[in-house]
Amino acid sequence: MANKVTFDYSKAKVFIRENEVKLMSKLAQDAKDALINKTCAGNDFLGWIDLPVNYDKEEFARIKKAAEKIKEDSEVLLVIGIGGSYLGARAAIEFLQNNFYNMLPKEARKTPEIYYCGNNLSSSYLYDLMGLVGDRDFSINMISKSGTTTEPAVAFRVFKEKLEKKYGKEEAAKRIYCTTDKAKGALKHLADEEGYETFVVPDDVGGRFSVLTAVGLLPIAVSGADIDQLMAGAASARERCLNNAFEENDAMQYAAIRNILLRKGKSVEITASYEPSLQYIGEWWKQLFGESEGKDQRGIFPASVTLTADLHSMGQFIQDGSRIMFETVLNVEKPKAQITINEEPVDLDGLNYLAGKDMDFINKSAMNGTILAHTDGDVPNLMFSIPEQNEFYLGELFYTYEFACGVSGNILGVNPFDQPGVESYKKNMFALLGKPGYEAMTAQLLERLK
Ligand SMILES: O=P(O)(O)OC[C@H]1O[C@H](O)[C@H](O)[C@@H](O)[C@@H]1O
Repeated sequence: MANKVTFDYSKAKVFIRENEVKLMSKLAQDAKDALINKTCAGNDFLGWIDLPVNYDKEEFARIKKAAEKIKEDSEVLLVIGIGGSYLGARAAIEFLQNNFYNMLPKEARKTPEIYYCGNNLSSSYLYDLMGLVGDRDFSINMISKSGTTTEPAVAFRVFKEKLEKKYGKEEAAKRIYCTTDKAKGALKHLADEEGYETFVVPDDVGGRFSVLTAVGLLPIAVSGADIDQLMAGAASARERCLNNAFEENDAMQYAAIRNILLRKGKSVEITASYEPSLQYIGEWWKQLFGESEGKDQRGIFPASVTLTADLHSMGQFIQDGSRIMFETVLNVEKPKAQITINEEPVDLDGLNYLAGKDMDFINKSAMNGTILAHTDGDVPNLMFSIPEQNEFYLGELFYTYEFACGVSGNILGVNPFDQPGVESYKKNMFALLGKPGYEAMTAQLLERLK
């Protein structure tokens, strides 16, 4: 077991020729140079590259202090944000904490329950969450880089009202923490007016690359995780990403191999994990790669599955459906705990052949068997191995993926750091809602909806 997150494409070698790797390694090198020299498209959004070593230490200390206060005075923390403004925090908290974090008795958890909202427009969801918070003490971390996104703004308005009713305006203001732009946007303006504590999303860090800023760090710290270790892991991966040659550079290799596979018609990448607590790593990764690469009629469609659960639903398609995909397994090498299967005197369930075996051996056997089966079914299999689920390795994983995404998007020839396509639905929604300035579109859209 290595003491770092590692990438391995040996099982996919049957699909890939050496000369393809050689050619693609050159493109990966060019892409990496363009990132480091800041000559690529979107080069004003490269702040994430140095973030693990070059972050605002004063703010970092303030994040820890705010987290301590929230832990002391709140039974519940509401994380309000969408896309890059919540997926990283949720991915990290689920990766690091107990599978049943929110359901644990308070004495066992010692930190607030954490719920996410503002990532949909469902009144049922918000109503149920209001009921769940009930009369309990709570705080809000409102996160929006632009400070203008509709979904979190709506949820914030609703919960701000609840908070002010419970504590009065002045005390409520002390329970609202806003993570947003340093100067622009409605949220920054509101926070300044109302005196909320604010944290900054740096100008040169886009939402989907912001997990290692206050966007991710404050909620992660509230969950009791060690954010110093998270940054240390990211810094360690950064060293390798920036300095290692292709042969020793996991991010470059991953970027290169996925582009080789794309050029062979594999236009879907499925990230698969055998730990349910990695489900949101998959969600975070989907936004990272989907928004970065899916443009100009190009890109690899990112999908994710949690196994073995989805082997009983999506497994058929992956094994035997349209041959359009490759798979990247996130393999956690050492589980949090061992459970041994005991022998039973009468082998009614037929499981005695597993007696004395550890459950993780069963899980890994399922994983290895699946990798071979999918490979036989023409699904190239790649793997990231994660030694165990702790803050340091998570920092490595986040950074390696971010760097790989920058390299991969540049190989693809797109600007990995913009997301023009996201605006289309917003314009239509605003027109249908009657937002001032969208009047011209409204009648036209209503006609089409008839
Ligand atoms: O943080 P915000 O400005 O509220 O943005 C939240 C999310 O929504 C936008 O529409 C973008 O497509 C995402 O990249 C972003 O992460």
